[in-house]
Amino acid sequence: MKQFEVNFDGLVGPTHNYAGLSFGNVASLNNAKSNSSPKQAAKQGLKKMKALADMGMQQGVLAPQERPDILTLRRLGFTGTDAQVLEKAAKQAPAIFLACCSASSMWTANAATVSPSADTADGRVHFTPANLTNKFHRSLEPEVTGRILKATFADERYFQHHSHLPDNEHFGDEGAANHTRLCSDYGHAGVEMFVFGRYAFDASKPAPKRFPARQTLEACQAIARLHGLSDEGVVYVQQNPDVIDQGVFHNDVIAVGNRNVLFYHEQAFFNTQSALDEIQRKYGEEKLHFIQVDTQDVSVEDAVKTYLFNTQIISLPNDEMAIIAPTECQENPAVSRYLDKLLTLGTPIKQVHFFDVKQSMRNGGGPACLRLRVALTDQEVDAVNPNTLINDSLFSRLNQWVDKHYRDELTFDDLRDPQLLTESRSALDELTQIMKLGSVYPFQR
Ligand SMILES: NCCC[C@H](NC(=O)CCC(=O)O)C(=O)O
Repeated sequence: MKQFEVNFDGLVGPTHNYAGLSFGNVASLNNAKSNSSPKQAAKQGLKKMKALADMGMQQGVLAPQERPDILTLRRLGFTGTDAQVLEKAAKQAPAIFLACCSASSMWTANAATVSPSADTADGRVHFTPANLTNKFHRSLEPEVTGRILKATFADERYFQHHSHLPDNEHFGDEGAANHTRLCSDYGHAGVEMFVFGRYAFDASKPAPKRFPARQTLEACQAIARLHGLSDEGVVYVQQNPDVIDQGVFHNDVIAVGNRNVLFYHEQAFFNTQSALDEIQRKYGEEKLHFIQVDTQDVSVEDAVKTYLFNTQIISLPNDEMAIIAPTECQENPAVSRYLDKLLTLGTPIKQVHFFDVKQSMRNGGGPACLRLRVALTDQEVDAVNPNTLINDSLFSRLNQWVDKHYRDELTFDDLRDPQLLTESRSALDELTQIMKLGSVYPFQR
């Protein structure tokens, strides 16, 4: 039986924009109100997907969500025709309106937490959509995310879908961005590392002071229970509250793992040594590669600016590991120097590939934010909706689709244009046909 890690990247939606919605996410606040290019953003993402497929990786794609979110605006009391709802919301409550226009579902690392069949009690792959309670614009995602995941992983013999956790800060959950799995091979039982920012039910414990901790320990524990993970296969690690206060709003901004490698910044965790010891003990005999980057080599500030750790570490078909990094890493002298050095350290990481994902980076989303990892056996891959797996024909079909429907540039004023809503819905309607997803969007139901 073969086993793979399939990356499911989020396709950027037609309303991609910079609204400064994410307090605690430095890039989102710094780029607020600049003009965006949805077309370029979608194409940058597609190019990365295609490049990984060309490297011999299995690559999937997840559909974006319907925005502007008219249904939510109606729930908030805006009435009339869809055009009137847009007009009233934009005028009376511009901040709420902007939140309802965000294309933030593109960051599929926050779509869900996924446990592969090798780790779960019932031998199925388990999915729990993230509730994303900490940011209003993101809290609008889980319902439709759940539908898209079900349409992508439909076969109940292999895939088990849970509801998102209760929508409350106590169970704040940001999905796979705070979840790393270490394993000798994707199909073998691994250690699932859940990283949390605070304790929801114990105020005496350390927590950040300036920026919010989006993920709670209690949310992580609930997911481990839902997925049927054994205590011996799970480690809970607290994020260092000080780095959250420096802009590390998800653990995947400061640490990333793949198979037997954990690549992390010296300041990433709260009790680093005991966390690493527990991971190694639960992992077993084989020695893990803990690759620690020291502050003197790369500061937390540079890590946040360049997204050195929001890279993907992938295992190529020849078993070498490669880092998929944003071009920002190449442009920063300290980070670029570190990456050169990394390749000489004798770790499994042997290659670095740079990608321009600047449209996403400006909102605080690097290569790793754009993908949801799903480890699957070949049998499970065969059970995935085949119209969601990237090959030459789907790649060119999606590029044509973007060319047909997406705008080159978007400003704040464009978002209230009823024409954009029409364009966006007809794009998504066509997309659900291309990807054979059924009626996943509110406007289709
Ligand atoms: N994993 C990366 C997530 C980035 C995302 N940014 C945003 O939502 C910014 C949107 C804006 O400001 O327009 C977030 O902070 O959750």
